[in-house]
Amino acid sequence: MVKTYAYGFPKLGKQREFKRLIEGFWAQKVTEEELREGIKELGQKREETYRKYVDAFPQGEMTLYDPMLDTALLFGVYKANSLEEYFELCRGKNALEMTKWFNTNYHYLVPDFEGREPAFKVCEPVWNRHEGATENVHIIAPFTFLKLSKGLPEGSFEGALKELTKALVDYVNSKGFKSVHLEDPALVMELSEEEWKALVEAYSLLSEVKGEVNLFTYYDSVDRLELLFELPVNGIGVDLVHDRGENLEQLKKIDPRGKKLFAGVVDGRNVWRNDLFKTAEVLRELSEKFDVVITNAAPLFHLPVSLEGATLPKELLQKVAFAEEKLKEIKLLAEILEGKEEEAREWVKGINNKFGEIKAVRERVSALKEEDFVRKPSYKERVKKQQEVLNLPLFPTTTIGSFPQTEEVRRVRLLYRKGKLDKESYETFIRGEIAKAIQIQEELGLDIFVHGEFERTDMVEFFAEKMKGIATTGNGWVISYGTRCYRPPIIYGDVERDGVMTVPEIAFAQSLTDKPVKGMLTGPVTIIAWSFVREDIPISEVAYQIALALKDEIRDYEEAGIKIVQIDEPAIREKAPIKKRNWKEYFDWAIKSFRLCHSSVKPETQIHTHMCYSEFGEIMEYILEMDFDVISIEASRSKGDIIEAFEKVNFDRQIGLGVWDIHSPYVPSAEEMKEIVERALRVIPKENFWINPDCGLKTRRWEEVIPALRNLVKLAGELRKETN
Ligand code: MET
Ligand SMILES: [Zn+2]
Repeated sequence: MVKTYAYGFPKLGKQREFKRLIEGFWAQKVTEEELREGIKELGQKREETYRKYVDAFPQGEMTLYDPMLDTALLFGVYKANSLEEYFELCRGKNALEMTKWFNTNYHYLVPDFEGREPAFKVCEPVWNRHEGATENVHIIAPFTFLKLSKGLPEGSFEGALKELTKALVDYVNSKGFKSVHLEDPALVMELSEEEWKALVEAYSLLSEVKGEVNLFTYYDSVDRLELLFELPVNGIGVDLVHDRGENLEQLKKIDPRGKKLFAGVVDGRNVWRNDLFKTAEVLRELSEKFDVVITNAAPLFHLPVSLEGATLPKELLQKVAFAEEKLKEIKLLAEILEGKEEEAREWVKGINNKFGEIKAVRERVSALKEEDFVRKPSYKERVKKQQEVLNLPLFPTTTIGSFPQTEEVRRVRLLYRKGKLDKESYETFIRGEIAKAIQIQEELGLDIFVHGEFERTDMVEFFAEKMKGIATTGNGWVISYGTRCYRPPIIYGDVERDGVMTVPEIAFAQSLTDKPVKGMLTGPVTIIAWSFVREDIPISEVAYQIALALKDEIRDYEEAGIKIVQIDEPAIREKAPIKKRNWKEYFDWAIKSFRLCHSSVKPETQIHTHMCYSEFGEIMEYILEMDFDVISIEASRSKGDIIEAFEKVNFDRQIGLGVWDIHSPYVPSAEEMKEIVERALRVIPKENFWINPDCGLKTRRWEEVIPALRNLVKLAGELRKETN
């Protein structure tokens, strides 16, 4: 009988209980006892869900914030003597840095060794996620833990890996765990010979573990899969969905050496139902050689908890599966292999329906020619025309788009969305907010205005609601970090505008001022990165469809007299494949989709883009090809590096390097902002330099925004004087 296994089920809870408990504790509305009790219950509910569908699953997966932090605490990299101290590390003044977890939209806390020689010591953490666990105990594997940490002294990786593996072995043996579930997704990265060698050497120590060890990889293929089968472990988990066929190819040649193969065949990252009978074929073939356990490919926490209560059209409901339904698919696969096909046949009945097809959109994309992706005239020529129209001073000042989403804004928007406020009153309210924002910008003396994005809940969901072919889920919440949730929309069909999306608000804002107001759009790559995307057509086509919808919107902006358009692409780096050898293919469509948005604008229309939350140094060459006129970029973390990167590529466009880190309530002085500018001006000519915050201001309060922007405008004034 084929065995089944699953891991990474969302910790959030159907009613977002996780969020309520933790945030309640922060607000001192939930006591520590209630928190511990509540989390325990939530953990039990998860286990019950697993048990309904699969034979086995990890224990001790539950965290109060992030598993990387839990691992760091377990091995003594940090100390927390109370839950307050634990959460200090997550969100306090000296919190760990947060960064994207591989190419997903989940952010983890980055352990930092700060250049110190690491020493690991098993600690009894204040939050012990392994309490009561005995089997398949969930731990982030040493290789992934160290690979994703920072600040290890040069040359110490190999030693640290051995030390940490030793500590792990001691821990597992001292607790007497029957088996452990080691998560090692970093093994799918492009690793050097030395790294593979270090891995094999360090993990040879796993032979001392008394219980069973299973090692899980996911998100891509493992380049040297055969090496994993030589390790002293009992089972290897591989991703057979996101591996471009590379894992499967290797498995054909690999000697199983008595190991179990955890075959990840049910997608943990996307919502589409599994083509069960096709998958069963693959499993059958693998079973001839391997002792196969059916499992998910990638942890399931990238998906909403369950379809129960989802408000989706029924044709779409027939095609999708959220986390709980993915568990069911694992079970159905096992049934097929045992000859029980009935329920599985029912399950896949609708998966290929053509819901959402719009022929005209398909034709429009297939008619695209190379020149449709090229803007004319060249930057050099058009910049002159733009300057004639805009007549901007040196160091133009602007903001990134959103202004504070106050309690009131959120309350009124919610009333409207729940149908408790009529459209007209809602629109009047939004206009009122826009008018206030324009007034404030006027008083501050900024050069380029924004309307404030008060009508937008989320920069992707807002557009999803305005486009045909994209569904929003109502309650399909997914954690993006800590307790922060978002609802990824589902791109299921051909995408087209359903009338204008943003023009009325922008045009209204423009009608109130003589200063240019920026049209504000979310770019195709970001819409794709933060949604679940259809897989029945190439992703490049999906991107071009979205680009064409945005292109139509930009044409309407121009007709409404808007002179500057900003197309935000904050997710462009995160969406890049884990392996660099796959970058070219990705950036090809990513860049072309951006260019398609703006290729037919008038020369005098100035195109901006905005990016944030990533390391841009290594993608600088690609960024340049997007052919924008101005880029604003968040760089609070690595100002130095990014400036160097600009120098290397000979950056000839205008740039606004964020001078205010908007992730903190701290209001920087003009002098502090100036430091950043001065460093940057050594590399970027002053004619090309804009002054702006790091990112949008929606999470800030007006009490911080007004003084900070006043300082920002003051700084621009001083810089102008100095250059005169
Ligand atoms: C994550 S990037 C955000 C850009 C958006 N225009 C804003 O200002 O909020
Ligand atoms: Zn941003």
